Amino acid sequence: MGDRTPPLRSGSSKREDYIGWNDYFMATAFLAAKRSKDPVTQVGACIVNDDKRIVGIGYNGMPTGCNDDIFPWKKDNNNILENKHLYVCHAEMNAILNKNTSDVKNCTIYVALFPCNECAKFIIQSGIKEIIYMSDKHAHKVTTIASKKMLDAAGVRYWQYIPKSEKLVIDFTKINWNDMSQLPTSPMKNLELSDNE
Ligand SMILES: O=c1ccn([C@H]2C[C@H](O)[C@@H](COP(=O)(O)O)O2)c(=O)[nH]1
Ligand SMILES: [Zn+2]
Repeated sequence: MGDRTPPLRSGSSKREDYIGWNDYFMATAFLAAKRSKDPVTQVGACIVNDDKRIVGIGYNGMPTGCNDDIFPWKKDNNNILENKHLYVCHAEMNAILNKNTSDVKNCTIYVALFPCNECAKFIIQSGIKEIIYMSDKHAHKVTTIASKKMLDAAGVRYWQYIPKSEKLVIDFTKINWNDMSQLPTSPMKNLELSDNE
């Protein structure tokens, strides 16, 4: 009997083009990256547990109390102390420190960029067991080679995420569209509330 039950899909009017979990969590990491003040590289990270719950989000930025209008964002200043790399907290580290659970053991971290060696140490020590990354553009650098060496030794899995489509657009006006016509129901003037209102 049970085998003959038609699949729910045939009778339901469920949306079919919703995003999958991997797109959802990777997009969350990319959205977090948009908070970064780094003018060159914006990185976001999103930590997810076995129940598909987000338990930590982070992006690269200056440490708390270190004014990001004063601390340097340059990377090629002759004065080493005036380069960002000495100061910036990496996205992965921030995501781990921002966790909203007691620990992130056995979790998966979604990251825009393959984690550097310093982040690999944080990932390993925090008990994260899987890394899903988008870009490995620094694969040739010693920081990435060292990172992979440690992750391999510690048994942390990592794999590159290839999204089905290159872009995922967020349109704030869509909530005002009619289901049928897909046209805006009201002019933009209704949406002119500013962020701090
Ligand atoms: O694992 C990583 C590696 C780097 N970041 C951050 C740190 C910096 O803000 C930028 C890298 O700057 P470049 O100008 O590309 O050298 O990315 C990170 O968050 N996580
Ligand atoms: Zn790092």
